[in-house]
Amino acid sequence: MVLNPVISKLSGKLVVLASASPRRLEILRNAGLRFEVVPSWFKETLDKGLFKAPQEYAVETAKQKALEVARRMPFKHLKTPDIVIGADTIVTVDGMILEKPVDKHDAYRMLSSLSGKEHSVFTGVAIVLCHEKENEEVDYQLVDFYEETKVKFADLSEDMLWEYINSGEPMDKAGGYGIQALGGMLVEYVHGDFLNVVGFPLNHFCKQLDLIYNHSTSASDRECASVHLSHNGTLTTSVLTQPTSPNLPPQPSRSPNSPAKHNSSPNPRPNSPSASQTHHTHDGPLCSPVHKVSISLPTRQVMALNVTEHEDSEPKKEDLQRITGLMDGFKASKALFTASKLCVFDLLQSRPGLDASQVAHEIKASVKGTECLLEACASLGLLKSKERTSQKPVYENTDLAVRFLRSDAPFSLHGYIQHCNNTVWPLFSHLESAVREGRWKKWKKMFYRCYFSFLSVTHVKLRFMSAMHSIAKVTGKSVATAFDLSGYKTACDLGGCTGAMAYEFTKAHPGLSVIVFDLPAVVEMSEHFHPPHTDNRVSFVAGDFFKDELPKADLYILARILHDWPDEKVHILLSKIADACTPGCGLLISEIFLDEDRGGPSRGLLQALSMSEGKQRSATEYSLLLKSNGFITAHVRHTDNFLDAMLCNKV
Ligand SMILES: C[S@@+](CC[C@H](N)C(=O)[O-])C[C@H]1O[C@@H](n2cnc3c(N)ncnc32)[C@H](O)[C@@H]1O
Repeated sequence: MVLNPVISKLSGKLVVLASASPRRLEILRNAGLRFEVVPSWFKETLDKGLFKAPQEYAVETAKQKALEVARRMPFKHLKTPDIVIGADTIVTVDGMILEKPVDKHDAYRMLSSLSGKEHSVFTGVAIVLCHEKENEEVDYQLVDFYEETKVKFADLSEDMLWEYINSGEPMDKAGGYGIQALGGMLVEYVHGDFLNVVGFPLNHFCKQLDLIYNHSTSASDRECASVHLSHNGTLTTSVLTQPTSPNLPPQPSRSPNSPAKHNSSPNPRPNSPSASQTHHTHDGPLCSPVHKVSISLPTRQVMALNVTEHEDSEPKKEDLQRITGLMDGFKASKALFTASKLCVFDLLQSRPGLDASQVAHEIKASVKGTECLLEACASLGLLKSKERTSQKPVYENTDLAVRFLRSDAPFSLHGYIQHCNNTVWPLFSHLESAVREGRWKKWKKMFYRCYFSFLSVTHVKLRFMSAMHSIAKVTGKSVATAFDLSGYKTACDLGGCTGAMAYEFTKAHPGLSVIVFDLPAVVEMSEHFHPPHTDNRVSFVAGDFFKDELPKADLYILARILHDWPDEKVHILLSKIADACTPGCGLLISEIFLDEDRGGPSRGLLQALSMSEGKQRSATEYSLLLKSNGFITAHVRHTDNFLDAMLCNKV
């Protein structure tokens, strides 16, 4: 007798548990599931620093474990399983991931870090559905999810800690404790699924099986669609190959060699509440030559294909809003650029409560045009309008405008907005030609003048520097505080432009001095951006980082530099830095890191549209470039600001 009907759906199928954990085995056996145990050979060596969130690491490990078994069985066991279940449990506390302790001291370190605190237990689970085809190929579909449970430990005395460690129980358990046995005595409370802490989130697993077997897929559909309960519980379905169900819109089937399909939402945000998962058919390193693998990627932005909707069904409001937002996006940008250029936000900061004709008079523009511009800005949340009794509306800045749009705000983006208006906007009006021709050079020459020509035109140079300055001021603190840099005394910010980033570093690290190294034409203008002697720990050196000797430092900073250059140039620069470094020297890279599947973030991908020589890269791509120049990546941080950061060390 099985309580959950979905478990009985698996009877007669070859279900494999890709884990040797006796606790998982017991949980699934007790639930009435019949399965074989084939422990995975996958080595749990994924670089934790490359994941945005710890649960993504657990999910990815679970996936790799399950896929390894699913791929091995047809060869080594001469049978193809129907389902392979992989799982990985981790404990996180204070931003650290705790797995199994390697020895007693490691167990002590883990348990003392949990003492008196609440921590999270994540189990990532991957379910691989294997479909054997007539030609003996196997199609793999992957559904993954995770469960989080919060656990609070009591304050543990040294005696208690060592007594528990000496019991031997901590050694094979994530976080160094087993809640189902002696370790239960350490726990003050549990919020969430208890079995998840033991090692397997049975309830969530059954819900997933229910979705797979009861809600969306008939046997024939199963070859076309895989069902996901995204981490926030939203049901989405991704179509993989030509559907047979009348409910599914026809999709072009993809050969194993065709590119993976990305359905990007216009405003992707990893881990956003709308995030769901996507499936890819790919021939990457995970696939053996004869096996086609459909991989679901980590929690991603993906605009889910709604399989219940036909192309002629009534459009949904949110779909229309999304499309309209994209179609009108350029109008909104240009309204912002124009209001910023005409100094509307500065005017309303010093004189709030002006009506359209007063604003028009001050900015020397037409009343009609100004009225439209102010109304548009108010609709975009940049201005607030108030009805003046029986008269025309009056305007003032919203908090957003106060913080970012007035030109003298500490986090003003005015400089960057003007750069977008004067340089990026005209450039993008030639996007179609650039896409057709595969190069921007012609257009860049006309509008952008690239570095080497812009440097001779003072106002263009100042505008560019001002754009860099404004972004660096907004992002600088997040980058400067992304890592513990207390061990470094001297830094050199290569291509440090106005020094805005360098000042954030000295502010955040009292023991650090920073040399800003940039082209002579840039260094000579840097004082326009700072009052003299703002901080005597920041100094400027003029030079060319490809040709000249680099100043000595124990930390080098490359913020928004590498994306400007192709791999060959990046190698030249990195090898010059490597030569200047002594072992142990640090190198901090700050860029937008593309997601590993290159599905986002769209800021990075949209910026890539205007690149001629350079390119946007993922954290792994940067790590590989660095590694081949003798740098080992120590940490990666996604800062939630414009830029991400990576800290490497010279070996
Ligand atoms: C995209 S900006 C980044 C500025 C700054 N790192 C930041 O994050 O705000 C690129 C900077 O690299 C500088 N640069 C470009 N080529 C250079 C070279 N060969 N040597 C030194 N600096 C260079 C530019 O002058 C510019 O200041």
